[in-house]
Amino acid sequence: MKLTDKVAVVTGATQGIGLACAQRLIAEGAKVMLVDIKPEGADAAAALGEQARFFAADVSQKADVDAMVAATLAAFGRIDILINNAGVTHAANFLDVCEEDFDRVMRINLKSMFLCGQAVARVMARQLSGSIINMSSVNAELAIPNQVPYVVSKGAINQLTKVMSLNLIEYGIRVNGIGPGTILTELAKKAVMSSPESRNTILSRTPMGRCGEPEEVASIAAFLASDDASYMTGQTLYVDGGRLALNYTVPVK
Ligand SMILES: NC(=O)c1ccc[n+]([C@@H]2O[C@H](COP(=O)([O-])OP(=O)(O)OC[C@H]3O[C@@H](n4cnc5c(N)ncnc54)[C@H](O)[C@@H]3O)[C@@H](O)[C@H]2O)c1
Ligand SMILES: O=S(=O)(O)c1ccc(CO)cc1
Repeated sequence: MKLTDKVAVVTGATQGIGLACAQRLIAEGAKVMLVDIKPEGADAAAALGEQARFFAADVSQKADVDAMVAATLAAFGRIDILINNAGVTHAANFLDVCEEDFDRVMRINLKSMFLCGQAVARVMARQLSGSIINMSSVNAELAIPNQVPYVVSKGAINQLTKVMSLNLIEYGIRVNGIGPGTILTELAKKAVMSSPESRNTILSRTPMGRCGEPEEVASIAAFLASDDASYMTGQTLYVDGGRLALNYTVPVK
């Protein structure tokens, strides 16, 4: 097991990619604080046994984040790994997106990673070690015309990953990102897999010809969290079935 006795915080862990990350980290020997705004996360944590706890928090709110860090320290005594995963999307094109929705998506997707990253890094800095993983997207590099704040937030997350990595090297903290392509979760089903047209477009632009599973993202998170990635920092790894390698003007095959 790669992560025996390590302590991890995973945000957005009630379902989807976050839950798969929590499950994988536990299988690798870690103790995990699952964090989510949805209280159903308590059931998910209970199903994972003694190594798991749940804390209900809106990770875009500093008071919640500080309470989440305090609860993790009270439960486990240290924090070695943070997976900044919570995220939302909102469908509206540039001329229609309203200020409130722009601010909400940026607050939940981007500001939450700053708040959780800073609060947890202050703990890790005292320990002189740690690994932080920010969940980005292929849409940090590409753009979807009707998902303006989502695309903007993911581009900014990649820069956050780089600047965090530089400032935290002296404390032995590594910071990397993961950029999933289309992964079969509730969020993707709603955002891009709900119509046959959109589904066909996604699959035709994914050289592997299929969507990813949350566990295929979680395995990369376990790698980045572990000492196997000891010389990696400031990178975003894309887990996308070949999507970013493809020039869209030519057919997949
Ligand atoms: N599924 C995909 O295809 C895909 C692709 C690229 C990137 N991603 C990214 O992966 C991450 C997880 O996505 P997913 O598909 O598992 O989504 P999901 O909707 O299935 O799960 C997201 C979780 O985040 C939680 N959450 C939302 N707002 C929160 C808040 N303010 N505080 C705490 N928790 C909050 C939700 O309750 C939910 O449990 C997101 O950052 C998303 O942008 C997903
Ligand atoms: O363009 S996609 O990568 O398929 C994609 C997946 C999920 C979301 C919402 O998070 C947006 C785009």
